[in-house]
Amino acid sequence: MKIAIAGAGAMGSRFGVKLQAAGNQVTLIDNWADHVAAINRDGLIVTTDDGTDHVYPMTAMAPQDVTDHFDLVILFTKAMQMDQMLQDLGDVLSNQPAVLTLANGIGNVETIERHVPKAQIVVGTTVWSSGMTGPGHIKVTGTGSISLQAVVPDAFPNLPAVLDTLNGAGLHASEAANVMAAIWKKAGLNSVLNTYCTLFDCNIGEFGTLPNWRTLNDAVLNEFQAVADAAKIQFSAADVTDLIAAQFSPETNGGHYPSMHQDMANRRPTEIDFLNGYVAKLGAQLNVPAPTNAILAQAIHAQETLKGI
Ligand SMILES: NC(=O)C1=CN([C@@H]2O[C@H](COP(=O)(O)OP(=O)(O)OC[C@H]3O[C@@H](n4cnc5c(N)ncnc54)[C@H](OP(=O)(O)O)[C@@H]3O)[C@@H](O)[C@H]2O)C=CC1
Ligand SMILES: CC(C)(CO)C(=O)C(=O)O
Repeated sequence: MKIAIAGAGAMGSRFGVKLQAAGNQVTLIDNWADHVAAINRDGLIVTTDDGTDHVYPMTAMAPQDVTDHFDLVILFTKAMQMDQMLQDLGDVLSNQPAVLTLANGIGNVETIERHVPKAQIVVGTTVWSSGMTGPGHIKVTGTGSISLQAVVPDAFPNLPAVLDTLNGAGLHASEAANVMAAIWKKAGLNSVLNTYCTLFDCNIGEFGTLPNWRTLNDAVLNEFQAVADAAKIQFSAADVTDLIAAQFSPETNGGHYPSMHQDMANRRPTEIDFLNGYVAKLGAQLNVPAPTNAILAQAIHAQETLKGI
């Protein structure tokens, strides 16, 4: 398949390498000029769990330089960069490619729908992980999986081909029964792990060693449950808690510093308003108080302010 990865940061680069290694024609698209230049000059450098560096020759471009068309565009920007990336892609979207996003946060479908007909959109979630260590260089740990669904399943006959392509690259993808439930499940996980690991400056394994991690977890997820119930979105705080506990081991994501922690360390805006902040806001609209999520969103914004972000 001919694939563009639009937003080739930590995750886009990890996915790009795996998809290219499986025989797909992959173009990495990113606005970070130093990153694009480093990849084209030196290849993409991937440091694996054992500390070994692997170099992958890849093609990278700024969005405005792309003239090609693709079968599949994978959007892997941060939630708040997605609208700009879709504008920048312009003509790249004109041949009606499938557009897939696995970005974290609630509300991404609404953003994509402003630029792409619903019938072309596939959304989902992933617990694969990755981190940027510098331009053209990522560090990857553990393994992961993907859960996805077409926004209008009847209008998107190519889902099996997309799943085959992802699975051919070893990305462990499966179709979600209810993608909104999958997005809320992942947002619940991120609103616990990403937010607390950022505030406590720890990785996921370290969070899991805290004697009170369940208390901290439940304070966030019980509010998610109440807001989801009021919004008629399928959600199980118990299932999300199980998924969170499954991330603690080194084989999954124990050694990983969540993407929000990476953003804070790199002095870049976080996705907090698409996670705890989104649920606090929706709760306020629905008259379902979510004070823990509201204060956690405030705490992350306070940390951003102190860091000059
Ligand atoms: N990292 C992870 O482990 C996981 C991330 N996700 C989600 O995937 C999506 C993409 O995340 P992720 O790959 O982590 O995002 P990154 O922050 O690594 O990359 C996103 C974009 O940020 C810019 N950028 C990143 N680092 C720098 C830097 N140091 N200097 C300048 N620009 C930089 C680049 O674009 P530009 O220059 O245009 O700003 C890049 O395309 C998010 O929604 C995230 O929550 C989901 C699962 C795991
Ligand atoms: C890998 C994982 C699941 C950790 O919370 C993630 O989504 C992130 O880092 O943003």
